[in-house]
Amino acid sequence: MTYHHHTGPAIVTRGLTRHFTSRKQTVEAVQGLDLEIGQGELVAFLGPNGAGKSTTLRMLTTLIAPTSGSASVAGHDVVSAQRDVRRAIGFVGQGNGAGHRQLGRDELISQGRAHGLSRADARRRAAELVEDLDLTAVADRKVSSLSGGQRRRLDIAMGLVHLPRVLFLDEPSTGLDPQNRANLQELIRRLHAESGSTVVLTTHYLEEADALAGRVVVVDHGRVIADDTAARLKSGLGDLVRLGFGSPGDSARAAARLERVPDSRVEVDGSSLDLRVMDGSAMVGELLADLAADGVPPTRVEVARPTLDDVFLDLTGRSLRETQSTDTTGSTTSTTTETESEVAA
Ligand SMILES: Nc1ncnc2c1ncn2[C@@H]1O[C@H](COP(=O)(O)OP(=O)(O)OP(=O)(O)O)[C@@H](O)[C@H]1O
Repeated sequence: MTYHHHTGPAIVTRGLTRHFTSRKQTVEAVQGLDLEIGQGELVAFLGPNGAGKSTTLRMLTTLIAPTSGSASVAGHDVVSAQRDVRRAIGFVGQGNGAGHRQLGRDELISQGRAHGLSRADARRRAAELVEDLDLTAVADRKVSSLSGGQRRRLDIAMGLVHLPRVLFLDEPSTGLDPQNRANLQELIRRLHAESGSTVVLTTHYLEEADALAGRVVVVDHGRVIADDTAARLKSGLGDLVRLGFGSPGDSARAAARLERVPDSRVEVDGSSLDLRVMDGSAMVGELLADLAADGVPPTRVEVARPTLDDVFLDLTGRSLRETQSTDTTGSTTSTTTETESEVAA
């Protein structure tokens, strides 16, 4: 396959905006996104439901047009050079790309043919992907008989048939059980490492963004509110030292003592106390000794490193966990139910 070699960033957006109008109401789904993603990066868009992640992906993959602003992918404008963009990318959407009555392997071969591969090349590529994505045992079964995890792996294989330079994955692990989710993450990591492709995925799993992406773009209300490595996003927040006491009186006395700890924040809730401080795990021994010396030894101690949820809370005043919803069927709809499991670390 010959590529027109493009050496600039894989993705550039300038003021990328998309509004939807229905029943005279305008939803500003994406509001002026300015992003630059380099070739070979692995980037996660993290944000609550309705933040604008899918709308962004749908613009970048030419499925919908921007209301204003511009974007280019692999050097091609998403509006004026749609065909070139499509040739350069793979897209795995939230729904299932594969037809139900077909055999998985045949779906892959048809997809390869649709991308211009010869029959022999399409077969060879399908065989490679079946092997790589651990689909050997099921590739010759009807798609409708596959489990959610197998379906998802087949969908990803479909997105990879033509060796895309930029791969977009819209919520790749939604609806999968933890084991399949871990497998899929491992697979994405491996594909990224081996192919050198740029990978952009959306997720509302905190742990997925944390574990998988070199770079996390946090999106809320159609805007980028943070953009950095997960480690750097969290590094400014400090550890959470949560202490329990025998009575609210004791926690109040402990709070008075701990308020003197430099650069810390203390919050008391009944007989429990939260102390947010840099290097909390390193100083907890000393803190406990001080409190014991003051006659208010805690009855319970937990130290937690900051999570991406803390980052989101710090930026928006809301918890990503509370704004989440989940679905267990693999198809995301707007009528999903709230649970916390989806974002459990
Ligand atoms: N076709 C459409 N018509 C009207 N409104 C839409 C349409 N598509 C998306 N929206 C609205 O745009 C906003 C952003 O939606 P989008 O699907 O991009 O969010 P998301 O971050 O991908 O959320 P999720 O995690 O639930 O997939 C939401 O308020 C959504 O209701």
